[in-house]
Amino acid sequence: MKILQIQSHTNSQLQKTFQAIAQIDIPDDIDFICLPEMFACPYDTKCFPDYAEPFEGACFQFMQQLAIRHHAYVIGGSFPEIDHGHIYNTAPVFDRSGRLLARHRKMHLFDIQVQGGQHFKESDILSAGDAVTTFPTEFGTMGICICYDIRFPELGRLMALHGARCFFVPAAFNQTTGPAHWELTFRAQALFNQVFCVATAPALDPHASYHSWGHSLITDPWGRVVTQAGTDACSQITSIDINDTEQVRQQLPLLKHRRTDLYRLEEQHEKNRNQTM
Ligand SMILES: O=C(O)CCC(=O)C(=O)O
Repeated sequence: MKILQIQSHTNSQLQKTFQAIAQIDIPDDIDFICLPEMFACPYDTKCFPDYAEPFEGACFQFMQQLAIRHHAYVIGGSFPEIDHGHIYNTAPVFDRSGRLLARHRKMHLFDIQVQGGQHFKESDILSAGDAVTTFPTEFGTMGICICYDIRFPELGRLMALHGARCFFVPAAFNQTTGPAHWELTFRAQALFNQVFCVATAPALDPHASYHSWGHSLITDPWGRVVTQAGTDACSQITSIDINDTEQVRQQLPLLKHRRTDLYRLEEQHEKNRNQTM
């Protein structure tokens, strides 16, 4: 399974961001094209209302065309989605024919205040999604969540229990939390759930108000880093063998060894699950 991660810059003009991505030379045999969190909107709460668009707006259409043109799955690329007056941080997933497979709305809003470091309050502007998202592909079931969502072990475990073999995560850690937690968090989720994690981030723009950590990476079911970028704009291609998931699970059956007679993870409602659109 061949994955292309696009660690792009966000231009203040939507069309310029689209053009820069469209100019990337994408080989014919790519299976998944992954874009960063808020890939076409500066990561700044003040910008979210200005860039917000209905679900099937310009960002949706751009990603759908990318899927059709390259005959590849496209993992959004989140954008500010407006729906009934609420703004969500939303990522769509398309199959190789451009059909919508899933829509994930970020469930955990990023409200943090690190002393001497990063401050951010998404909840000033954004509403939270309420569903765990998995989707079917020819390589098996996959999961998707957005950035801060990956910090919650319960969500990772739920995606794994719903059959996900790989977690795709458009993300944008920063210069405070990135060096401390980026690699650790994705290695931990991969290790505990015995899955691949594919995290795709925006490139660092020193002139932006939010300084992305970049470092788009892939971790494997053994908890290793398979590939990791720096902070500059780049596109990174990685081949993984998705069957490693089962290999590792057979040798070290962590999911089977859970003591569900003693403890259990409960999902509140069936409706809180985006399995496929
Ligand atoms: O969890 C982090 O450190 C960064 C989270 C973030 O930037 C986000 O959720 O957008």
